[in-house]
Amino acid sequence: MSELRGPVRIVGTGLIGTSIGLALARLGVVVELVDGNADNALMAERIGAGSRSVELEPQLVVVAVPPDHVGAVIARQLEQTAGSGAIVTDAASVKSKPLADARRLTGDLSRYVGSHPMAGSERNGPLAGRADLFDGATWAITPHETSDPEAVDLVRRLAEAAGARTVEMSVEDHDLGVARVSHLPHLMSALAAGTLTDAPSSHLQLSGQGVRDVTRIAAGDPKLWTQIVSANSTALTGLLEQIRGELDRLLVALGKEEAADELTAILGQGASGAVRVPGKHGTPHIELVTVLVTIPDRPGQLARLFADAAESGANVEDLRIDHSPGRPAGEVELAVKPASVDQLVTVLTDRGWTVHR
Ligand SMILES: NC(=O)c1ccc[n+]([C@@H]2O[C@H](COP(=O)([O-])OP(=O)(O)OC[C@H]3O[C@@H](n4cnc5c(N)ncnc54)[C@H](O)[C@@H]3O)[C@@H](O)[C@H]2O)c1
Ligand SMILES: O=C(O)C(=O)C[C@]1(C(=O)O)C=C[C@@H](O)C=C1
Repeated sequence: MSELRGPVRIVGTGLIGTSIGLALARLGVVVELVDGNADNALMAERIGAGSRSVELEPQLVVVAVPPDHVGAVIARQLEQTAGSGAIVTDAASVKSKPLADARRLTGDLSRYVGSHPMAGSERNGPLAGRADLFDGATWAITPHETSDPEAVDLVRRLAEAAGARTVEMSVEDHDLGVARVSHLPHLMSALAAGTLTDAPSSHLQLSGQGVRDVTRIAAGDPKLWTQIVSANSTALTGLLEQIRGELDRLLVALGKEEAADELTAILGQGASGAVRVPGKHGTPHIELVTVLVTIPDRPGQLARLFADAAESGANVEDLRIDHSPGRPAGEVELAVKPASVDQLVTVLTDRGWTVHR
């Protein structure tokens, strides 16, 4: 088993590179920060993700630049570290294209193994970086035919050090999987959010949690996402054709009394798919019940609510806050296991909270 000793060189100190640096800095691993944009490397250094000058040769290089550039940077880093034999990985959202690009540019790829942390944000750049971004997340490792097992091992150590749990899969299977669980959802979110650009403010003021849930990821950097979805176009084309068929079915059924069953079937299929999404920490879906609590817009109320919930013995599995500025009260949704609901509702009601189930 290879130990992750460091130094770790991070090339690309945006959201993902800086977050990896911050996560490793928590453990005292020496991190070297490199970026084509000097300001981004400086910012990442200032917020504690590592240092721009590290004298020792890296044990591991992590390439966290946009997908179109990943292959070239991998090839360059493999050449630069030929003497020390450092392992090289990348964090790109697609795996086939960077591998093919690197293959075209360099001969021996045994020290390279691809990887992909399944956590991120709609924000980019070093200031969006967070040390806890990967805590409990899944991190895919995608060995290719000539990846050295030691390289796979070290990248597993990196992911675990960042707080993630690893899954190993082929490059091809990874790209099919992310087309479904990441890239298609992003495109659907972009299409839904796009219809809001010319919506009147009288409509927008009705926005609640539903539209926020569906559109958050659409705010991601369009240039980065163009590279991601273009690099996975084959897998995405199949899924989009399937969706086009479903949209046609929907258009035929919508608003027709005689087609209500068809509409229910389409919505039912959505509900069945939604419950298949694994819960937190990559565990299988668990049934949760949502308890809605009205919370006054005053300092200290959330802390009081959490303390009262803890008193009931319920473990809050998930949490959502819906609060619009200017409103005197907000709503907090506490998701708990069914067995904890009665006690939670009783304790909160006794302590004066307005609770709905
Ligand atoms: N955004 C997400 O949610 C997310 C999640 C997981 C993985 N990823 C992947 O991580 C990678 C980085 O994404 P990000 O969100 O951190 O982007 P970002 O825009 O925040 O950061 C990218 C950084 O790379 C630098 N850069 C670009 N080309 C370079 C080059 N040739 N050499 C050196 N530096 C270069 C940029 O200056 C920038 O600082 C991408 O491959 C992306 O697919 C993104
Ligand atoms: O949470 C988000 O903002 C994300 O979109 C993160 C997300 C995802 O789809 O889950 C986006 C792209 C990455 O390659 C990995 C993670």
